[in-house]
Amino acid sequence: MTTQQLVDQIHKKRSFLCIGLDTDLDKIPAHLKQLEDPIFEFNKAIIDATHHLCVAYKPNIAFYEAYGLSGWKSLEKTIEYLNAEYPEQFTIADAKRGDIGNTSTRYAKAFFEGMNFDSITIAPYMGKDSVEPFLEFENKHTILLALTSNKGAFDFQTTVSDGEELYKKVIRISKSYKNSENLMYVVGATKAEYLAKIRNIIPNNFLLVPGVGAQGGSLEEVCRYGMSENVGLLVNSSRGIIYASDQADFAMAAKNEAAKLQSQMAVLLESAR
Ligand SMILES: O=C(O)c1cc(=O)[nH]c(=O)n1[C@@H]1O[C@H](COP(=O)(O)O)[C@@H](O)[C@H]1O
Repeated sequence: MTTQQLVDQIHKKRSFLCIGLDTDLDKIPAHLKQLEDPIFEFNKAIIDATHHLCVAYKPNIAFYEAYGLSGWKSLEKTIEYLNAEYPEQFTIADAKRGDIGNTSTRYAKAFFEGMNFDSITIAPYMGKDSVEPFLEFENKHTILLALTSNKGAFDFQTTVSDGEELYKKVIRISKSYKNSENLMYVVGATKAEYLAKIRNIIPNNFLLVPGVGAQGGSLEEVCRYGMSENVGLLVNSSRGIIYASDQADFAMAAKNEAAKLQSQMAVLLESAR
């Protein structure tokens, strides 16, 4: 998917919501567990109930890897279902990969070609040659961890060397990578006050912003400091939406939570015009 197609979807749906599919067998309704593939059935029900309210889905790969081969199969079925039924959705493999060049190439093939995801999250720590293999793929997006939502973000990402905080250095230097127009960045909603500084370095790149809902980040603050001319934001909520209920009404409850965020987003988009 091109960035412009994503922007068009945001305006059409008046939403920049990304729903995180962090699907945990211990948290899904009991009645689904009798089915052959409970994880896929849960995801399918959530997607069918919420697709009109969001522009992106982000399966977190850890939740699938945790179940071995059957988890990978559930992931494959989920991405195939999204691509077949809702091809307008931007899909994010939240895999947080990155390795020496030839290994990164294999990761890129696995997620961009094998599973046909639109994007993948990548840790920047191993540098240019670990990121560039992902950037080679046309109309695929590499989402680099810049300033994450967790407490540990302060261990390294905000430390200063040569007068510059590390997360700023990651963003600034990554702009010089080959095909850097395919870069997006992760900035946690819990660090919204940093967004203005980040927008000084990258006025237009899309930001994936997790941390509203269960982690307590503020949607209003994210928009105040982070919204760009082309919106430039994908705000993710996982647990706050998909586990709104653990009963038979789980999909309806997820829809209601997604609808609350979408209606706030519609107002914020309108006031940004
Ligand atoms: O890359 C991510 O998506 C990510 C980066 C980050 O800084 N913080 C963060 O929470 N995430 C992911 O975003 C999701 C947040 O989930 P909830 O806290 O349940 O909304 C999880 O899948 C996290 O792994």
